[in-house]
Amino acid sequence: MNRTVSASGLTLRLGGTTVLDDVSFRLDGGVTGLLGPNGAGKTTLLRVLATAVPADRGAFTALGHDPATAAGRLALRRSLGYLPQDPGFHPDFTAFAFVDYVAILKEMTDRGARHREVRRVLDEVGLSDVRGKRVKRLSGGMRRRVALAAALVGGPGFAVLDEPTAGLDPEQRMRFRDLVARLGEGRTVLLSTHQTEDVATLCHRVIVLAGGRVRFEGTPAELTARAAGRVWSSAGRAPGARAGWRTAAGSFRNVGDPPEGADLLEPTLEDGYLIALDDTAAEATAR
Ligand SMILES: Nc1ncnc2c1ncn2[C@@H]1O[C@H](COP(=O)(O)OP(=O)(O)OP(=O)(O)O)[C@@H](O)[C@H]1O
Repeated sequence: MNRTVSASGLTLRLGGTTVLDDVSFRLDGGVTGLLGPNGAGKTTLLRVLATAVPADRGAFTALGHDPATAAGRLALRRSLGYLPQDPGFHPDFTAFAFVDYVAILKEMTDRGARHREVRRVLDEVGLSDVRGKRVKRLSGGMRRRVALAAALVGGPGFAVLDEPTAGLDPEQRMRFRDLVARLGEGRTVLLSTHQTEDVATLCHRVIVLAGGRVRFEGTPAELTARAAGRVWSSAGRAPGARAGWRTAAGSFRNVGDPPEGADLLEPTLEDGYLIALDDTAAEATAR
């Protein structure tokens, strides 16, 4: 099965701003995390990949389908699971009716099989008990899970998930990670998140987007390695730190350019991410 998603030079201007600037990357199955600060262009990129908005320039193919053609777009949409950032719900739908509605749109015509599938995905996201409840009566986190169930219905070959862990409690977050890890075993998943821990625990690969450009593409270990020798501990605020914060132990954890003889610490993925963003900012200043 073709699991490749390959983008080349995706560029999109919205309201006079270049929101995506020559974005290229390649996914070969598994789970990839998309990290980036607010306004980086993550949601916009995911919308392009979900065929909700076309790019001005550049191209992409997913699972062998080319969305530039009508037939390719249709084929891609049939194998796509999309969790948008703000899924619109008909407020009077029950959780079951909403997911069932999405399954109908995905052309699951056999009613019995479709209902079994709807029950399966609602069970996967831990909502079996409330499937008959109206969406408007559910909590925010539960609504996210209904939307996630809708994205997973039919077992999409390519899942595009926009901040799927936002609003989930810790237990749900763990459950979700397990679910996505399983999904990624046979398919291609791209998820945006602000949680570096989601990426560290779940993703095979990571893309960092900032200012509409890809700033890093590689494995989580490679992103973490970016911060090797650049994280250190100090008693007070350190002058060479690009970022620094007081830890529970009372000392400062610093990321940046350590002084001679600094007490170096083992970097985390978050440190690597901060360094990747910081190198981006330094590049912009140098220009
Ligand atoms: N329709 C639009 N018209 C004009 N500007 C837009 C439009 N949609 C998005 N933008 C701008 O594009 C930039 C990227 O937005 P986007 O929502 O893709 O970022 P993001 O990385 O998902 O941010 P966040 O982490 O806050 O969700 C922002 O500066 C935003 O204001």
